[in-house]
Amino acid sequence: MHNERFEKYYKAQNIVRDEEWESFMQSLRDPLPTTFRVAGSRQAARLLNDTIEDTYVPQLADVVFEGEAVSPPKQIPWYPEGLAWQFDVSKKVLRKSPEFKKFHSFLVFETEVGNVSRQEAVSMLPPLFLEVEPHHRVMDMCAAPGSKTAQLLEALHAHDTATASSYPTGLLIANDSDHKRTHLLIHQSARLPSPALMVTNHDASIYPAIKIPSEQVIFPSDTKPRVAAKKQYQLLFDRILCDVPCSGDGTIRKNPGIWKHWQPMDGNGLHSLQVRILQRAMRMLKKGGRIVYSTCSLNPVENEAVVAAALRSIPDFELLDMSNHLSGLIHRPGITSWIPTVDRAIKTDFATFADYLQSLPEDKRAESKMIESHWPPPANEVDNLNLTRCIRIYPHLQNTGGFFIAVLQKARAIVALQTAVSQTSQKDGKRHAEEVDDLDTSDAKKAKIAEEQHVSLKDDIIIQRIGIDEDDEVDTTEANGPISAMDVDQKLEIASEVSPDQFKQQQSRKGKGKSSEGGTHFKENPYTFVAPDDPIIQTCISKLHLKPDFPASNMLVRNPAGDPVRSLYMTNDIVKHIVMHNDFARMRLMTCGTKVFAKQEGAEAKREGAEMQFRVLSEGLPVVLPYIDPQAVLPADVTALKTFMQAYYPLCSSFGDPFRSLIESKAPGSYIVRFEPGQAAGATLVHDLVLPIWKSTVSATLMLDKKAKSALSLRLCGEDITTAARDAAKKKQQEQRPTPTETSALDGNTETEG
Ligand SMILES: C[S@@+](CC[C@H](N)C(=O)[O-])C[C@H]1O[C@@H](n2cnc3c(N)ncnc32)[C@H](O)[C@@H]1O
Repeated sequence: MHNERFEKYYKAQNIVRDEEWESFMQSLRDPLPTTFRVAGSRQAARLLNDTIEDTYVPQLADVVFEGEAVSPPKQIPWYPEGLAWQFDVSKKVLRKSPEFKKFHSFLVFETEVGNVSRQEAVSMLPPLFLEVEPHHRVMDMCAAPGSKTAQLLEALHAHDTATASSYPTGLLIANDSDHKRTHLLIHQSARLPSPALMVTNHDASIYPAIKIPSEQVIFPSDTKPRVAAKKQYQLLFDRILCDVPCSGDGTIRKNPGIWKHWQPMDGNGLHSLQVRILQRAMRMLKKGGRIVYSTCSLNPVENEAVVAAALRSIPDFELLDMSNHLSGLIHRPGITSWIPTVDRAIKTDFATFADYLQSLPEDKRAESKMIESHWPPPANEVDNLNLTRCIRIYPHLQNTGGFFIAVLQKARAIVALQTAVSQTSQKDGKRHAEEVDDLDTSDAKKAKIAEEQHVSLKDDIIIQRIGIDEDDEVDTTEANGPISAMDVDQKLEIASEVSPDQFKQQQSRKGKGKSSEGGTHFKENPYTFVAPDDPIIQTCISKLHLKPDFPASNMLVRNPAGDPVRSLYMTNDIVKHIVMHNDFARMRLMTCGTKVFAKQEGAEAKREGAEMQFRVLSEGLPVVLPYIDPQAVLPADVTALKTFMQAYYPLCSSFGDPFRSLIESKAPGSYIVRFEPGQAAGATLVHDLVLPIWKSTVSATLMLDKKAKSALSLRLCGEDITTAARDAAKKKQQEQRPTPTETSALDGNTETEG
């Protein structure tokens, strides 16, 4: 764990004080403690966190292993509500100490089902600095594998309850340029199903502008038509995370291979892409919006140099001082001077880019891979940039990885409200969201705006009045080709509701395999919104007892024909509007919304003459639950839950009354059961649990996958009582039992018995 160039380079950058150097270097060689975060919506997360605090931590408090006391998990001091934990025990302890072994298997199962996220402590920071609220439009530019995306989704879903999801008016677009990694992203975010999520696959530095004509933007009268036409339909974001690709030397404790291969030119090489990604984010941000730029690199060329270059190139942004944002977080300020190396041998002799160029023969200057922004800005600009407001995290400060965060805010515009505009918007009788972008609003007003925004979207049009500077840069990164200026009536026409048939036509036109950027063919299925009066939707509504406010027009399917043949996805209004008004292949949309219903495929469903039936998926249930008539939810107790877990298909007659009579009285189909808190032999349920079941003629089954059942069993009973666990134990026993040949060999009898 030594690398001379690493030490020479970082000593030259003065990233830590001389007296801290040794402890900084030593901490880089120490293994990283295990850290995890209790994930999921706030209420559910708090309940699971209580189990850790009240059950596991006391059990782990006095563990002595091979004569030495082992410390129990501790809460990470700066993480809100104590939902993040750290523990420092060897693999041997985890395997051999019965108490830690049990805790470990609890963590493994809860991680599998998405209630726990094994995440480096510092990687949990950027979303906390972004402060996402449920009405925000959020973009995660480099999102895979998605640990921060999950945190952003949780923030959008801050109003979820333990059993039911909220229906946020906001949006999260999670993007990654690596097609394979977007699948990791989809898998990870499926753990918190959200109608507000979209996953895209683009190079973030050229992320296309997204059209959203359902939101008519009204500009001040003196805005140039060219500017208004371009800005008219572009979706702008309230919050953007740029967790950019980086050299990653802050993760050296977790990835000791970095010691061998580290070299500073990696950082130099990434700098330009990092600047371009940040600049693209700045152009997609609303006024008053916020960007978090982060890396897990210690290198100023990937950090302060990138922030400085971006701030110098685009006006109206400033770094926010967030140094006191998280109490308990120890960090150091950003640095204002550094000296890039111009070669692998750490040649840091050039104080400025000009000095460096001078040193090169004239015919070599144009070929230089070094650029001006690798160097610090000129002294007269440094103070204005406030680079010391950046946040540096070093491993020796709180036993973490190394990390860098900068929080940028776009200035708010002073908006002169146009009387004419307000009169028009009052006259037309619709409710309009006001100044969503630009006005500094109180929390109460923000909540009202969010509510109104929701209502307005339902009305299918929002009017925003935004202040725009004449010389505001025009975003020419169009997703769908240039938009020409048109009069308000035309715009309103575009914005108005498209009929279900038109949807289908539009979508199938879009679906006809256009080639996507970079020449690669984008092969995803098209997205088709199903008409709310489609017989399948109507059957779901009646059979699943959905209430009249169920957003039936927000259901989409993904197959070339656009028919509800297998799965139905639900989106919120803004996702629907984006899908409707953008070419999904050009937008490289990998997925959106959340799967809520699936066609029942069992043998019974295939019987001739059987009616087509859809069931609520367990992952979609929290989203659908608020729309299910409470009268249709079957009540049950913990004993019934245990019966469901102990067999795959328990007979209806194996349940105790009153659940037995209730379930026996039901026709085959999909039902939702609410298990009330309570106790039964060895099992304690501390809060309501709502789960989907499928009732067949004589049996009923819990529609949860094996791992989710096991995790639930561990939470409920402290042990895995599921059929899958019993089967696995039996199989293990059989594998351990000597085969007849082995028995014979052990007996000293080499002949196999006939
Ligand atoms: C540091 S990782 C992101 C980690 C992620 N935010 C998380 O918390 O799980 C950087 C990601 O950027 C992606 N990436 C690299 N170049 C990119 C580009 N030009 N545009 C978008 N994503 C890019 C990589 O595929 C990688 O997944």
